[in-house]
Amino acid sequence: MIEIDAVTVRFGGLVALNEVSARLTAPVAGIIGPNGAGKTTLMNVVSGFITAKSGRVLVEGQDFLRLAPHRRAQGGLRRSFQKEQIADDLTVLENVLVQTDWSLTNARAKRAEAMEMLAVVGLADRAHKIGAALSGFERRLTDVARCMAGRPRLIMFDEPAGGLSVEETRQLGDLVLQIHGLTGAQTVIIDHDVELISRICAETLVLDFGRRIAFGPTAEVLADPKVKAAYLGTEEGMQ
Ligand SMILES: Nc1ncnc2c1ncn2[C@@H]1O[C@H](COP(=O)(O)OP(=O)(O)OP(=O)(O)O)[C@@H](O)[C@H]1O
Repeated sequence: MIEIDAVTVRFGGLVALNEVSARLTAPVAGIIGPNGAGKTTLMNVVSGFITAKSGRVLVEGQDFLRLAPHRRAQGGLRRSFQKEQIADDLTVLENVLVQTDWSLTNARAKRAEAMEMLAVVGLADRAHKIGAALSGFERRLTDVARCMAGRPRLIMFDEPAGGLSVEETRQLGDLVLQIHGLTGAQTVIIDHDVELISRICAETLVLDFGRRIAFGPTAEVLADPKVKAAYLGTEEGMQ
């Protein structure tokens, strides 16, 4: 469970997050909202790129904001960025192994786990290709495999479906749905693709201008007139 408790972030005079609270319990939870709503800022607070002015984030009861960013990773936090973090000159396998480089687990076990995750995302046969040779979707899948390595507890994906085709988005959604069963980790996903969010997220937090405007079961949240009005301005926008 992830407990976001009254998190506030300011950038000068701009309140990017205003006392945002939500208790995320679903295996896959969504964060949506219009551009500039504060979604990435919330992810940045949890991962340690931004320091909140106030508030707490507890991951399975552990106060994450008190931990140094590298300790959060060691504690099972993984995230992807809007642009995949794939090194062009490393192989696909090495790109996944980077995630567990610090771990004391023996090299053979780490390699076996990385190969297992690459098999899950369908890239086992490309394990020795270098990053530069991958398609955009293969880079995205490598990023997903990297996030699943090393006993994650919380995986956060920032717009993983950005730029993907309908079929690729469907495959990505299927993968994200498997993560909890395979690794035990909870996944939080930001995306503008409301269809994807409604298919894979049991619960969703909606932000607008740094405030929580809705939170709960995704179907209920998406039917909320406040969300329809805020998200894209029209009911058609939410279809
Ligand atoms: N480092 C920063 N310095 C100043 N302002 C920032 C910084 N990061 C974000 N902001 C501002 O904070 C607000 C929230 O930005 P954020 O990137 O979290 O929104 P978002 O919901 O993720 O948007 P998008 O869907 O466009 O990615 C925006 O007004 C943005 O311009």
